[in-house]
Amino acid sequence: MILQILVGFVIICSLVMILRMLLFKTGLIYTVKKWWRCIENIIHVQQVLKVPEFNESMQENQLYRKVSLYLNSLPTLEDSDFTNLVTGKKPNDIVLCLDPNQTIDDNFLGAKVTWTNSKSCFVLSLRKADKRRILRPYLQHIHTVSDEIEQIKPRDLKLYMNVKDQQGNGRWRSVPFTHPSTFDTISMEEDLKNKVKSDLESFLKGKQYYHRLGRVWRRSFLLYGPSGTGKSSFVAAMANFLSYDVYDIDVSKVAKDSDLNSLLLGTTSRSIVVIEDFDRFLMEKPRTENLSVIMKFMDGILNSCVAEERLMVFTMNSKEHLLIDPAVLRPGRIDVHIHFPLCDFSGFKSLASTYLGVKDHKLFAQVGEIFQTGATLSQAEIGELMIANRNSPSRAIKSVITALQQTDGDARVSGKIGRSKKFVEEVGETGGVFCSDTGSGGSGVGHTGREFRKLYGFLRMKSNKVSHSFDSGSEKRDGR
Ligand SMILES: Nc1ncnc2c1ncn2[C@@H]1O[C@H](COP(=O)(O)OP(=O)(O)OP(=O)(O)O)[C@@H](O)[C@H]1O
Ligand SMILES: [Mg+2]
Repeated sequence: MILQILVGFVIICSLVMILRMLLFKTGLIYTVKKWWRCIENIIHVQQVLKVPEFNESMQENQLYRKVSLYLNSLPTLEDSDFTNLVTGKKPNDIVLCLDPNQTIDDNFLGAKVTWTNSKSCFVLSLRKADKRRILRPYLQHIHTVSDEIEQIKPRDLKLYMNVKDQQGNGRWRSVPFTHPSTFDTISMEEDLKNKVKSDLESFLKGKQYYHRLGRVWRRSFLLYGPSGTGKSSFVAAMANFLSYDVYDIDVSKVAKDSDLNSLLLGTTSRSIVVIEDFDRFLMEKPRTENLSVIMKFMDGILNSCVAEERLMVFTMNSKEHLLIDPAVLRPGRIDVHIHFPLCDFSGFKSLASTYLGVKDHKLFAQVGEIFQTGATLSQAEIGELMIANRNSPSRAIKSVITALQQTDGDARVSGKIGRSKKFVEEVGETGGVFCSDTGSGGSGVGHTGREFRKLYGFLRMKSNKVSHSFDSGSEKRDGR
């Protein structure tokens, strides 16, 4: 009798083992699981919630981005029936990512939830009975996890551009931001570069400070100088340095001020809002409501109701046009002014080092002499000549010499924009002024009191006429 029971037990165990093997080996288990899920869905009343990619005004829904990060990090993604494999940021990286129409499960506080990647939205399905208990903490959990992921791995940055939708209203369209520019690749005076870097670093840590002052946590920059001197590349370098998204506003595509308003409100924190060719905008639309929207945004009134931690960058070829509306320059609106002059000899050497890998060359002395005569080119022009002749540094330098010789008498040489003087001015919280001048070899922080007084006197003198301008004086110091 006992023997019969034992034999029966062994047979049952073997059958269960065989059935289990059969289920797993043949993949039948997945079919069974699927059926079971269907039955569960029928038994339990489900609550379905959608996370659309865009909100009703067609601005990007930031929760969508967070959910996407979160779901793509779930271990259940690896175990699901199928998923997508794509290359990551590094060439050898392979990452899993949800396929459209793919469904994956997640567990939170003992409750099971299901996510489906539908067209332009994620659909969350959970039992109605669990909703009250887990929904809020679950969404909070998604926020926390996605923030942690963003801190560990470099964010996939985005470049947003404003486009018009079918109704003619502006909305953001994004593409991955992959501009390779960094502060290392930009030819610019080292002291100035370091000064900007430390300014950005202290901005990143400045949340408490700004709030203590009752100010919105944002900072604005004016980059001005002739075409091809690196302003746009500098914005890209700033974005890469901070890991911030870039919102590039093309003001010519902004039909009405309410558009600009909603575009600005649609920008998110940890971003740089760029308005290129601001001088052209001021010339074309002086004193329009658009300008007042931008000024309100600068003052933080508009953006105080949405996320902070953002930079606003204006680029322009000449500060002259700010005369049209000096109020734009008032301290607190544009905190840092950075001048991008045409290339000088030290800029040329730095370009030769990065573009040609040449730190010294017998032709350098000749190049230096030509720069002394006042000839100059933009960094973009010199860069192009170097790229075209990169296989032969001598040929590259000779072509730069020839091009420089041809610039004699060029309007740029006698232009109003100083060339070999580089500086950054700050008219921020303290109204202080820092100057970094290559001509004197001084550092941005360590300039002499005499230079500072000279500059400050100049600022006061000028400020009666214009808001702030520091360009003059370079001529004298450059010996021109
Ligand atoms: N200071 C620089 N250092 C290194 N490369 C530079 C520099 N300035 C310009 N370049 C090169 O020249 C090209 C054009 O530069 P960029 O677009 O940044 O100039 P820009 O000042 O924004 O010109 P624009 O006023 O016409 O918009 C870029 O490809 C960049 O690599
Ligand atoms: Mg540009």
